[in-house]
Amino acid sequence: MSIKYVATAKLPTPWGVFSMHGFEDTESGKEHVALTFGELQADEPMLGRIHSECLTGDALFSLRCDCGFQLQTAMQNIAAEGRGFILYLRQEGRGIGLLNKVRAYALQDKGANTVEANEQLGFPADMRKYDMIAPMLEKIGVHKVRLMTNNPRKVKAMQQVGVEVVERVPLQVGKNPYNENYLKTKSHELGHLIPDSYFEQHQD
Ligand SMILES: Nc1nc2c(ncn2[C@@H]2O[C@H](COP(=O)(O)OP(=O)(O)OP(=O)(O)O)[C@@H](O)[C@H]2O)c(=O)[nH]1
Ligand SMILES: [Zn+2]
Repeated sequence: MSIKYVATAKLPTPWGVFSMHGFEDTESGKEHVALTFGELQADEPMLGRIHSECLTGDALFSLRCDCGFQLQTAMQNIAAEGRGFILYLRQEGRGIGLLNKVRAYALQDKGANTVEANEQLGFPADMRKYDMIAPMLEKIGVHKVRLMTNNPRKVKAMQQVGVEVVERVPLQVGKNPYNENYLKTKSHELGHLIPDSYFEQHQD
């Protein structure tokens, strides 16, 4: 893994002006970005999110998942706190890529759940890697993290690459009739920490 920092530019958003830092993985050619907001402190835990690319949810308003809602809420929370970061990692479809995710969605349209669909295509349920995180956080000056996620495996993966996660901040947003079964599968089969009571709550 070799991560090269490329450039930094402003990213104005509805919630405030973030800075966008571009990185290249020179081995895979993947292009990742880090967003930062406010003055980051290396010796204090920073509120942040490690977000895996989801073109359908993040950009195309898909209700099949919760990704877009989580991204928006994370950016709002960071702006409200006055500082924080997002690493936007280009590992679409839990690492299988966009077109394989479309294939997996086609299988889900026929009744498979999100794990079964990956397996029917010959992939593990989750192929993501997190070793680009440490050099990206080093560059933006983050050493301790309060991580917005429901995924305990993500917390463990971060610790394995040497990043200190001092707190997991739940990020339960975006439930709707199209993603309820998907969220239940994540909770029951992928270990996401989404309590059953969340599925009984009314969502605005
Ligand atoms: N293969 C596959 N990938 C999916 C599917 N739905 C969403 N994704 C991808 O899953 C990734 C998001 O992972 P999640 O497991 O939802 O969430 P997480 O990021 O691990 O955990 P949180 O931090 O709690 O959101 C993105 O890369 C999406 O493109 C699906 O049905 N099949
Ligand atoms: Zn998604």
